[in-house]
Amino acid sequence: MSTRIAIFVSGGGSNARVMIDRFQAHPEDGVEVVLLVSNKATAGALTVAAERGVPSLVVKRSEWTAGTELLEALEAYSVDFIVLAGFLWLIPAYLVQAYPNRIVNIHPALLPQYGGKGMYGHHVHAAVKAAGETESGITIHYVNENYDEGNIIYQAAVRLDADDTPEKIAERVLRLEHANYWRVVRQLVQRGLRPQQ
Ligand SMILES: Nc1nc2c(c(=O)[nH]1)N[C@@H](CN(C=O)c1ccc(C(=O)N[C@@H](CCC(=O)O)C(=O)O)cc1)CN2
Ligand SMILES: NCC(=O)N[C@@H]1O[C@H](COP(=O)([O-])[O-])[C@@H](O)[C@H]1O
Repeated sequence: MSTRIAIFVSGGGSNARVMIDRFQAHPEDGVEVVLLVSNKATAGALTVAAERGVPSLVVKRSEWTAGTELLEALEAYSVDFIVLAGFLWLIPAYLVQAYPNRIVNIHPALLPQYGGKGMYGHHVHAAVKAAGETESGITIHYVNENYDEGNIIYQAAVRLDADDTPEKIAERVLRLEHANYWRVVRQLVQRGLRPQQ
């Protein structure tokens, strides 16, 4: 019996692609991506999902606030666990409470630094560059009601070169994301989605 996950995206969906491809090719992992949710009808991740036979749902701001349609969809697909991958809206309290310790996010920096409102995508890497950091990395964490404040599950760092641009930093960090996010999700599932430590 696989654990059924929904991936929430807003952009190109490279993390969603890696995760869908992995779990479709390895049913022994016990993880099935059953739904993709996006807040943007133009998200490239929607094409990624369609090409792989994964149903998707685009949520409008009004529905997001109300929550009824989204909760009904998650129930209709019997979603057990939610994975945020480049999703750019705040997950509201109703959803955090409906999925206690069962929503995770990947942040493209070493939290608690470079997190919070406004810290997403290029903004993160530009801030890391401006600060003259010699390393950056990824943080995978549980999701609570606030941006980037949930308990940290896993972090990995990468050394930066002094002449790295924010785009080069993004490339280095994304490579770490692709190598680790699917593996950490599998580990959480196989440990029985142990509550937050
Ligand atoms: N309740 C939670 N919701 C979300 C979390 C979280 O930890 N708790 N993580 C984010 C992902 N994220 C960083 O990892 C993040 C995404 C977006 C923002 C942000 O400032 N967004 C803008 C809106 C951007 C847009 O609509 O294009 C904003 O809120 O003004 C910060 C951090 C996902 N949700
Ligand atoms: N703060 C949230 C945030 O910045 N998330 C970042 O958005 C990108 C999505 O890429 P993808 O759509 O190719 O997976 C990833 O780098 C992810 O860490």
